[in-house]
Amino acid sequence: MVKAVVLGASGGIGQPLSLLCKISTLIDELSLFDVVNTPGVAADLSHISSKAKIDGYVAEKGDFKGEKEGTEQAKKAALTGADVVIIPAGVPRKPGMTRDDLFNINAGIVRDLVVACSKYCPNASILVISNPVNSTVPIAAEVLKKAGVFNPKKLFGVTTLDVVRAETFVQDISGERNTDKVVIPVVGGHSGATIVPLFSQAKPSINIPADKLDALVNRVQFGGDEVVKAKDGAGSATLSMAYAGFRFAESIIKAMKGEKGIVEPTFVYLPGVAGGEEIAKATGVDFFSVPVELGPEGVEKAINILPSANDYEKKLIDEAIKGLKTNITSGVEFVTKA
Ligand SMILES: NC(=O)c1ccc[n+]([C@@H]2O[C@H](COP(=O)([O-])OP(=O)(O)OC[C@H]3O[C@@H](n4cnc5c(N)ncnc54)[C@H](O)[C@@H]3O)[C@@H](O)[C@H]2O)c1
Ligand SMILES: O=C(O)C[C@H](O)C(=O)O
Repeated sequence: MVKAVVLGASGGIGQPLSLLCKISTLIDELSLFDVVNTPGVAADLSHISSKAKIDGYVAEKGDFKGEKEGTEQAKKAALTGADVVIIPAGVPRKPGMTRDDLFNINAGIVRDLVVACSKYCPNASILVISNPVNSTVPIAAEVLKKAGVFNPKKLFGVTTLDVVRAETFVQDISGERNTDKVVIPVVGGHSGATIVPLFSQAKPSINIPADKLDALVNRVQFGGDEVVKAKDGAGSATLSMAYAGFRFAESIIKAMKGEKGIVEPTFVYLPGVAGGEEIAKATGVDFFSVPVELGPEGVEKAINILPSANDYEKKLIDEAIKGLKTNITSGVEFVTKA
């Protein structure tokens, strides 16, 4: 039996992600939580004849801090028994904003939701989508540490959309439309220059002409901005993110059920996972997205792909590390210095 929970389920990502979870054959029970509209979203999805049993819980009116009794009960009901919690709760960007501009609002939202996870489902895998991921994942880690239930093998920053974009944008060069056959690791973080696609490590290998490489890398790094601009004030990527978030959640669940050989890049706390210590030493940061092998208990091992990067990519990795250091410190200090 697998219970999945979506926190922020009524939003632009939350709704299509909940739909994908509802129709997944891997999920038996699905709980939705949001500060608005969850009963309607859950009622709507409940008419789909797929197997997952579905419930929706809403915060008390006017309560955005989760401190009211009714909200706490709603969180408890949604989260109790969860195996996987996916968090797309929070505000998205508008044109002209960076992901870091979302910190002031989203840091508190993620903190409070992870506090609830620490109380009601301390053993669940937690998948953080809310931006800025480079800071919200360190926030989640600190909250879980404070509660004494931090399991680094089960905390994941979802960077799959960067992988999906790399797989998609490279098609313009390779001409290959079947992305299932292409694996392109993306490492670092999830914002601008912290996103580093390693096209040299693509499997099967792809020959990217030198004059096209900069533009391709730049498009992956700033793919989010492309969507923010096109939506023109109506938000950021939601549908592609729901696809990416679901794809990652499915990998987590498949590995949980015993499937072997599942590898996904994800933003993890390196010192807490097998193989992560040497990557933390090499990069000088504790959080970094690297391909990890997944198992029934979450991360089985982090794969140190960084030494295989070519010189061009190594320079990008150095740039990514610089940006990440500030992002990670902001997240950690948001909790430790509160
Ligand atoms: N990791 C990634 O690759 C990635 C990709 C796209 C978007 N995002 C991020 O995901 C987040 C959500 O984006 P969106 O487009 O779905 O936004 P949205 O505004 O459409 O939806 C967010 C939802 O969160 C809910 N919410 C707010 N506070 C909450 C709380 N305390 N508890 C529960 N729910 C709460 C809102 O009511 C809303 O329904 C943003 O921060 C965005 O930047 C991340
Ligand atoms: O760009 C954003 O703000 C949303 C998301 O992080 C993305 O990469 O699409």
